[in-house]
Amino acid sequence: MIALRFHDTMAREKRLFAPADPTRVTMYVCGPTVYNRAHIGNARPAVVFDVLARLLRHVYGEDALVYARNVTDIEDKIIEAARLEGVAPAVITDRFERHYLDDMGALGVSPPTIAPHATDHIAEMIAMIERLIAQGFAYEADGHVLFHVPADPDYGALGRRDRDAMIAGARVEVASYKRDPADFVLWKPSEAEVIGWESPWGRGRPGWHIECSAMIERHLGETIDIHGGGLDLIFPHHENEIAQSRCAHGGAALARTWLHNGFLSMAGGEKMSKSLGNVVLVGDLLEEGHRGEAVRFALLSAHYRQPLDWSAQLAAQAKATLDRLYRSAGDAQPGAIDPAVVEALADDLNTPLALSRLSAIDDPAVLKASANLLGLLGDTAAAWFQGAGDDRIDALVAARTEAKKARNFAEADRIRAALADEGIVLEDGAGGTTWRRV
Ligand SMILES: Nc1ncnc2c1ncn2[C@@H]1O[C@H](COP(=O)(O)OP(=O)(O)OP(=O)(O)O)[C@@H](O)[C@H]1O
Ligand SMILES: [Zn+2]
Repeated sequence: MIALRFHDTMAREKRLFAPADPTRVTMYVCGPTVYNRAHIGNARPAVVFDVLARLLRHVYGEDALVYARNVTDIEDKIIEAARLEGVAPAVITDRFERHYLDDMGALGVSPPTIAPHATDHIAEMIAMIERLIAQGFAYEADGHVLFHVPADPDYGALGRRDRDAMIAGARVEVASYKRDPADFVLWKPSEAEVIGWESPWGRGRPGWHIECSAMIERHLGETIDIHGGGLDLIFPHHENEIAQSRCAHGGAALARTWLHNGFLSMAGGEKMSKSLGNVVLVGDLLEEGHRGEAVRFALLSAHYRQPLDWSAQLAAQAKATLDRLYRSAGDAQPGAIDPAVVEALADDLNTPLALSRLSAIDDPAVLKASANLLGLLGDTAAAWFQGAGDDRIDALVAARTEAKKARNFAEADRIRAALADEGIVLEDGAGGTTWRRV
């Protein structure tokens, strides 16, 4: 069996990966909170862990991996979005989960084995909270249930921050009902007009962290092989997941390996985030005519632990490299996978090295199979060079005509320019607009 090494956030070093049961490798990645469209920063973990899932299936067998990526479909930001639109939260979460799956699908991200929804696991969360209270790790106060951080002497092992930094960093509300400022919410009351579930502590809803702990326990077990997410989740989210799960399970570790991806940033190194307002949405990129596979390639062009600056140049470079690879692969059927590509991925998922090794492969069949392992070159060369299909271009041309009618010339120009980037020129005539490839 191929030896895999991953940098474990908990151990702070690269370690040989050894799943408890190689016939059932378990991986959990914290998924989206579904109340708005995903930006390319949000896409980075989805793409990175999709490559990891492909590698694990390659090494341990197609059916050996159980990969769960949850959907957070109860959260205060969802409740607020629903209130603003005057609809039920489920209307918001259904809509944005669909968008998320479409956007990630366009980037070649395969659905995980299981996609558990928080709202389907309220009973499991309540049961876990009851256990934590019974064992003295949590307490009820003022309709809330809080995890008592000082009750867990091992709290903070993942991020190793000192207590003051954790309190400041968590921006945890210093509420009067808390016994300690670091204590965090497991359950909170819902006002009559807000969505809620009956519980031993009254009608309410769960905190974010307990969702993952309960869903992991239910679907994957007490100790899983890999837990992943973005760097920003280490604290407080993963620290809190660890504390809840470990205390509820008599000290059993939550995960054997912790993997965290670095940030995608905008020029200047600023993290792409909704709160900073510097986001580039996956859906917008696709609408502008970027190919999903090129965006995927760009996201894999840096090592997952390193920061990655997003730029138009990065996207253009990715597209140009893919053009070259598609030309080399032609319409070959996948053959054997190049061991040098596997070896690069086996070394802490070194995707930049794997991509550069793809470029060195001469045999089209080997190139195709090796690229497929990274979720690339899934199309035929003919389909790639023809574009995503005429329907899409027709739709863009129609959108431009509409924009012109509405005298939104900036939008019309933007669409024309995006098509030009793909080598498509528009001709406006008496009978409407036609397009051709140059
Ligand atoms: N700029 C980024 N680069 C890489 N990963 C990111 C970035 N922003 C968010 N993530 C990751 O995206 C995943 C989904 O997170 P979530 O839906 O909670 O988005 P978010 O953290 O609310 O986004 P934002 O930071 O824009 O508010 C998480 O694993 C998170 O770590
Ligand atoms: Zn989580």
